[in-house]
Parts: sequence; C-alpha cells; structure tokens
Amino acid sequence: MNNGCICCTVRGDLIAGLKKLIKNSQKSGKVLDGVLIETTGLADPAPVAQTFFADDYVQQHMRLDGILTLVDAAHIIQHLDDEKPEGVENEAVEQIAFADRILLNKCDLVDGEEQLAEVEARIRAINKTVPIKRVTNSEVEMEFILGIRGFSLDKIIEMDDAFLEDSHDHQHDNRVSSVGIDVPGEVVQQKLNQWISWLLKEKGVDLFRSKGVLAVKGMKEKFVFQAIHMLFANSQEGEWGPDEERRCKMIFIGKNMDREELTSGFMACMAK
Ligand SMILES: Nc1nc2c(ncn2[C@@H]2O[C@H](COP(=O)(O)OP(=O)(O)OP(=O)(O)O)[C@@H](O)[C@H]2O)c(=O)[nH]1
Repeated sequence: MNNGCICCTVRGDLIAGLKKLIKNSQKSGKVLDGVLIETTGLADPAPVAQTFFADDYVQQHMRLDGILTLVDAAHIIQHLDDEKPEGVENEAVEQIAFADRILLNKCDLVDGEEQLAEVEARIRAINKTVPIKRVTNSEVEMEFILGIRGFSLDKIIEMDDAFLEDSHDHQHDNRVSSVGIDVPGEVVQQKLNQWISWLLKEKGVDLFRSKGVLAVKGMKEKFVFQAIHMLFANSQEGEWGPDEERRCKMIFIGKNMDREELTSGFMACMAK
C-alpha cells in the first residue's frame, strides 16, 4: 500500500490489497486465516470497517471479525476531553464507540484502582457493552481478540445510521500533523539529553508520539528512543554496521507542531 491515511486516501489501496490476498490464497491453495489491519492512532474506524461492506468481492470472501481498540490508560482522558474544531471528530471517542473489544493498556502507569475505575467509566459512557480487559504491555490471550465474531452491523447502524452510505464524510483535526527528521551524522549525547528534556517538558502535552533511531557520537550502538507525551524511554539496540551510514532519523506526531523549531532545535545537537 502507498503511504497515506487508511481511512481516506488509501482506502482504494486497502480494497485492492485485500483482493490480492484472497486471490493469492486461492492460487496457492494456502488458506488465508485472517488479516490484521493496524491503523494509526488517528484513524477514524468507520470508513475502514465500511471497506468490508462497500465492495462486493471483499464482502463475499471476508468477514469483519471485530474492531479492537487499544486504550492508553495513562493518557486517554486527556484525548477524550480534547475539544475539537467544529465538524471534526474526536478519533479517541470514535475508536472507543466502534470497538468490539478494548484492551485497557499501560495499567501499570496509572495510580491505582480509583483512576482505572474512572477511565473505565469514561469508556462505558461511550460504549456500554464492550468487553474491557486491563493489561500491561498489551499482554492478552489471543481468544480475547481473534476469532471473536464481535462485529455487528446492526449495532453499528444503530449508532451511525449513515455507516453504509458511500459518502462517509469525516474530517481530521488539521492541528495534528507529523514532523520527520532524517539527517546524516551524529548527535552529542549531552546536548540531545538537554533538548529532549526541554521538548517533553514544554511540548509534551501536545506531543502524542515521538520515536527515533540516532547515531550518538562515541556510541557503537544505535540509540533508540520512544515517547508518549512526557513518558520517555530509550535503549541501545544493535551496533551500526561497518558500512552503514551513521545518521539520525526521528518522527514526531502531535498537535500544533512547529517544524522549524523542532528541526533547528535538533540540528543544534549535532556533532560538528
Ligand atoms: N510502562 C508501560 N509501557 C508500555 C506499555 N505498553 C507499551 N509501553 C511502552 O510505550 C512506548 C510506546 O509504545 P506503544 O504505546 O505501544 O506505541 P504505539 O503508539 O502503538 O506506537 P506506534 O504504533 O509505533 O506509533 C514503548 O516504549 C513501549 O515499551 C505498558 O503497558 N506499560
């Protein structure tokens, strides 16, 4: 599939991809057990689910088993409370509303039963009947998420009577965007640490997701970092190959991002 948003621009690609999988399986005689589609956290689930009903060929050969929504227990309330511009859907609300199963993840990051109960109550206010499982690191038995026959067209149409209409309009929040940085060279660890601390402290509320693989001066291994809002983790993973170009590659996804500020801030950490 091409790059793009699975619920908008590349939905035609999704249908073509599904058809190809079915045809390959028929040709090779190998049974296709299932297809897992992982959207970005910012996708509207409705048009993706609609794919399984919009195309006759796909509808005849596939059944939508269920929609699984992974909820970040530590940050979900902030996203549910985010006031969107007029006409823009709140993706977090949509993803919970459409869910046939919910994995309430990162329970270890939440302060006890009271806060978890509050999160569950917010989920229940959107989707009364969905089974919810509390987990850490998404550890779950497969029976909870696969082969569940959880998707019900009647239930969805009750909630969204335009679900089967072709013109399923939805508008994304155009305050949310991504900034990618990919530059050859190395960073200076101390400058990088200072910049990341500044970034998470000052921009963490609006920074939904950051991740990167960096070449750090004097470090044989690749420096890998992951962050969700202000929660940051890093590790050293595998050494740079002798012929591999040492470079820094990162992506930041968030609200009201300033490409110029992020890029110049990072470039100031590069080794001369
Ligand atoms: N403490 C804690 N950390 C977790 C848990 N689940 C994932 N993480 C960490 O959170 C960071 C981001 O992982 P995810 O939230 O799974 O990432 P994601 O949003 O699915 O990321 P992409 O699909 O790559 O955009 C990583 O550093 C994970 O190790 C959890 O239950 N508890």
